[in-house]
Amino acid sequence: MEVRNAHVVHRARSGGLFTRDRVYALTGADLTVAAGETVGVVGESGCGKSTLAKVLVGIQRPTSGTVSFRGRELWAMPAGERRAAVGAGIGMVFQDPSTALNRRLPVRRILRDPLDVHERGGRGEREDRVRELMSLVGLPRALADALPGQLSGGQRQRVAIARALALDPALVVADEPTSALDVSVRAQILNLLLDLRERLGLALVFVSHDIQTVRRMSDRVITMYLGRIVEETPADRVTDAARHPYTRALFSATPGLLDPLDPIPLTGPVPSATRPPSGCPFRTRCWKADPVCAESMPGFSAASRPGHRYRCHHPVEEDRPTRDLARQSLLQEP
Ligand SMILES: Nc1ncnc2c1ncn2[C@@H]1O[C@H](COP(=O)(O)OP(=O)(O)OP(=O)(O)O)[C@@H](O)[C@H]1O
Repeated sequence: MEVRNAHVVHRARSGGLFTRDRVYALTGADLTVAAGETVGVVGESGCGKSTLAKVLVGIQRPTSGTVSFRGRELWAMPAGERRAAVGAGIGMVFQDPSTALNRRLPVRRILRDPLDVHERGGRGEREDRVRELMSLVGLPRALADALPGQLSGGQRQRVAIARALALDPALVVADEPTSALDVSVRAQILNLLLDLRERLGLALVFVSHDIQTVRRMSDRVITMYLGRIVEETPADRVTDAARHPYTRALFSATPGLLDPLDPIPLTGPVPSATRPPSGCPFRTRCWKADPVCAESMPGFSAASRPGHRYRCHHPVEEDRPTRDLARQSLLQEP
């Protein structure tokens, strides 16, 4: 999957009515997801994570830029072909299975629906596939005739995952797949996703607020800030080798690290996506910002490790311990 220079601009609404303002939900996003790879996406609320996920699964058409899957540009195809290409190749798991599943259909119909729409196999084969999908996600067969309302939250998310896998996709995009679930079942759903990824050789894009989980699940971590991708870091080095000040600040504030870091304070609110700051959008909260940062957003620089790149005029020195940065940031608030 390849996204090139994708922008998504919405018309802003106030009290249900459109205003003259524009919301810059995604700005110049570039992203490649290779077969079998897991890419995590992190950032504060409203930074464009869900918008990027929707662009990847072809639900959101970029205002400009391109999205290509298996070498074919999605939005250059006729609508029917695009739906067929996305439907067969990319599965999506949404945040809240209660709203993502049709409440009036039993599990077997929910799982058969994509097979019917894409005319996969005969009647008997489709029924076999439904049984196979249920067993793949650990749902007892007895639940085939249950309605979503009769299932637990965890079981509902298993149904949603099975539906995403129905057509044997190469890529699954999971947008906050556990945030609507009880804490007690979150780990089970995450482990299921990890297990399926291994067994089926899936590529996975995993969007989450829970950056510890993202770090654990991913090969690469994408940091977003106010609609922009500001860094891509190999997941195993993200807490100590990230070079964008925002990535360091985000990870320094994560509870539950084995080796707790000194938190770097993020002062002030996230600016509005309607009027993003000029230049680098993080400059209004960055302790390293200077006038250059207001003038332009630099392009990506490659760090010394493969798969690591960042967009920053004043990157953190390579391998500088986070505790030094925490001290520095307290001395030099923007
Ligand atoms: N249809 C829309 N119309 C207007 N603005 C929108 C629309 N969809 C998203 N936005 C705005 O675009 C920005 C990015 O939204 P998005 O949902 O992608 O963020 P997010 O990082 O996924 O947030 P969260 O973590 O809270 O789900 C936000 O400012 C949001 O309010």
